[in-house]
Amino acid sequence: MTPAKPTACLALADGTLFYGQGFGATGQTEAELCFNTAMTGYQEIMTDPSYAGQVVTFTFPHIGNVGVNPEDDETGDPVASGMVVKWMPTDPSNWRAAQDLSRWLASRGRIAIGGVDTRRLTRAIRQAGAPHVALAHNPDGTFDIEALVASARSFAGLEGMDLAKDVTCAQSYRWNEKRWAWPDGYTPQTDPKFKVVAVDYGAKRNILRCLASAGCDVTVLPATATADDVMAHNPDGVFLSNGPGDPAATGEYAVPMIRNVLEKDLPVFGICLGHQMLALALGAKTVKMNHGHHGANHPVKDLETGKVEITSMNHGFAVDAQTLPDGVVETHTSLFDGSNCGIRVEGKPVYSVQYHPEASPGPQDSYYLFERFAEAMASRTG
Ligand SMILES: NC(=O)CC[C@H](N)C(=O)O
Repeated sequence: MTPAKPTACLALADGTLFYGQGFGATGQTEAELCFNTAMTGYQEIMTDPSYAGQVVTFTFPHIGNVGVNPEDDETGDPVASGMVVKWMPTDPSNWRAAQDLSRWLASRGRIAIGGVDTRRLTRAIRQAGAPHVALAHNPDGTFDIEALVASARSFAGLEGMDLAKDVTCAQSYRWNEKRWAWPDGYTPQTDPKFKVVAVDYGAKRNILRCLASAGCDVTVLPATATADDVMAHNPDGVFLSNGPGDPAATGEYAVPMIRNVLEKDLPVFGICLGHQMLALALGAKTVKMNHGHHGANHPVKDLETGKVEITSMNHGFAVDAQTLPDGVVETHTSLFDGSNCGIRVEGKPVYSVQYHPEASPGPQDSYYLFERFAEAMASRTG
């Protein structure tokens, strides 16, 4: 059989090329490339705001076969820049499917390429680190390769990039969705007990659902909120969300706010970018990882109980545990590479994790962290 003529090309900044079949939108995009090992949840991954500025290659070969639906978006807007898959998506086969993946991507201006040797690509990412890439989809199959490689090289990179301001909410709002956080087990909130301000650096909806399910009445504030903006809501606790880009860049405006909030002695809980910025506010440093952690089966050890949680991960930066100041305890580490996965402030209800206890997609082992936040607020409010 003659292979189909390529209609898409992925160019790495080192000049390596991957040809395949384009789907989704046509055109060209530049980004950093990462790989995600999750076997389910491609829609949640593509709509996780933390993927801004990145093209995602999926190591699981069958992507797209359950289509997409209106409920599984982690935010209202398109976020990841594009996707790379092994097999072209087949027609969706699932009772929840409302649209097929290709049309959905096209309607959101997102480019995708199928038919790529994603194992070779993943090895290249592991060996040389997350590359800068240009991804082009052109149905007539003509590509100016030199220009494409030059575009990949011209991508500025995520280091030093504050992307939270691009994906945060424009205005504050109250989270009042009446929906179960999990398919089973946890009830939607009808009688919230705690007032929580969630600072939105690119928050996933399931985090807000989990907070609500743990008893919180959640008010979401834009990333640039000041400590005065936060305190004006008279919160029982403050939540710092996940988000894209370099934590050090976002920290330029977030760290002063967090330091002020820490002086109020309120319970503070952070996830992912929120974890990194809490660590920065406490005086630690963050580093860029070689290829980061992106998947739904990452083992994390709770150093205080010895228990292992299987977690969802999506980060390309990490807190350098060597830089944690006195009084800040490392609570969790990755069993893949020993990198920091959690901290807490000694004697205070202030803690954060690098991974995603809200899952979506992924295992629900770490939901207890939301309950811990609620308990900290309960013991304060009496
Ligand atoms: N999921 C996140 O919040 C990601 C945090 C940060 N942008 C990183 O890549 O490390």
